[in-house]
Amino acid sequence: MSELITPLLQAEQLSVSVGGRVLCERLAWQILPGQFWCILGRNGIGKSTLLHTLAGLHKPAGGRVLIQGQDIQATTAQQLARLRGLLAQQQADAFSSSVLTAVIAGRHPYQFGFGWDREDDRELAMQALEQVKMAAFSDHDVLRLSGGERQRVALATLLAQDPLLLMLDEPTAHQDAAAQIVVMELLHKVANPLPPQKAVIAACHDINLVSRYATHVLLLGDGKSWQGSADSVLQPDILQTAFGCQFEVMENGARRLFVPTADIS
Ligand SMILES: Nc1ncnc2c1ncn2[C@@H]1O[C@H](COP(=O)(O)OP(=O)(O)OP(=O)(O)O)[C@@H](O)[C@H]1O
Repeated sequence: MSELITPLLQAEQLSVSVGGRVLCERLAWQILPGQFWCILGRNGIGKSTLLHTLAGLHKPAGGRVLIQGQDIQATTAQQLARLRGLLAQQQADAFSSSVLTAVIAGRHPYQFGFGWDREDDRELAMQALEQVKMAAFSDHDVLRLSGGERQRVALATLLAQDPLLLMLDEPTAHQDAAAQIVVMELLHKVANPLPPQKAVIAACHDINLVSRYATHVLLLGDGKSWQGSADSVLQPDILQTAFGCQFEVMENGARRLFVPTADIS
């Protein structure tokens, strides 16, 4: 008999609205360990707001979000910080600090007493910086980083936080072509069904990166959504309905490339 796997995250009849506008209605969705989900959809369709709702930072208009079977609204902040972490679209630094200090901040759910960081927190932070290829910047000031560098440092902070579920809002947005691959390969590797059984949800815009690295896709459209394996959702007719533009699909070995051709909105 196969073992029943507890979803890391479940949306039950989830409705999301902001500023009086309904963005998503009665969404039923679950994320299992090992899955790498990408959320796709037009600008303003509600990807970020949905992500914030799933992270427990925006109250649902209806339904609920369960994290490891428990209502996210009833989960303590410290429990939540160990279960899920969110990489926001932009980083705002009010103060000067070193890159390493910024990454060590990710270890806060594991720090007690006065919260002084331990040697192993520093080691984990350095490993995280190595994973995002920012180790050489460890003693730089965060205020002097480029947008892409700062975003990769924020990703390292999320890795140092070490949650079971990593949630990311446009993780490749500020990255050059090589760094996009670094980020997506890293996320693909993190989403592993083997212990500690992590999963990843990322709001994205680049359909070709999603096609290459995501295991699953949630595509948001107007009053409608599609979800399933990346291959099943990334179909030209579905993409055309969701984005309002035509797509040409080019086959390159096992890989499919989606080229937007004509706006039909
Ligand atoms: N605080 C707010 N008050 C009112 N409306 C908001 C607020 N935040 C977002 N919105 C609106 O909600 C809608 C969804 O925004 P959201 O940022 O979730 O979209 P998105 O799909 O992530 O967009 P993008 O791809 O451009 O990042 C947009 O129309 C936006 O203007």
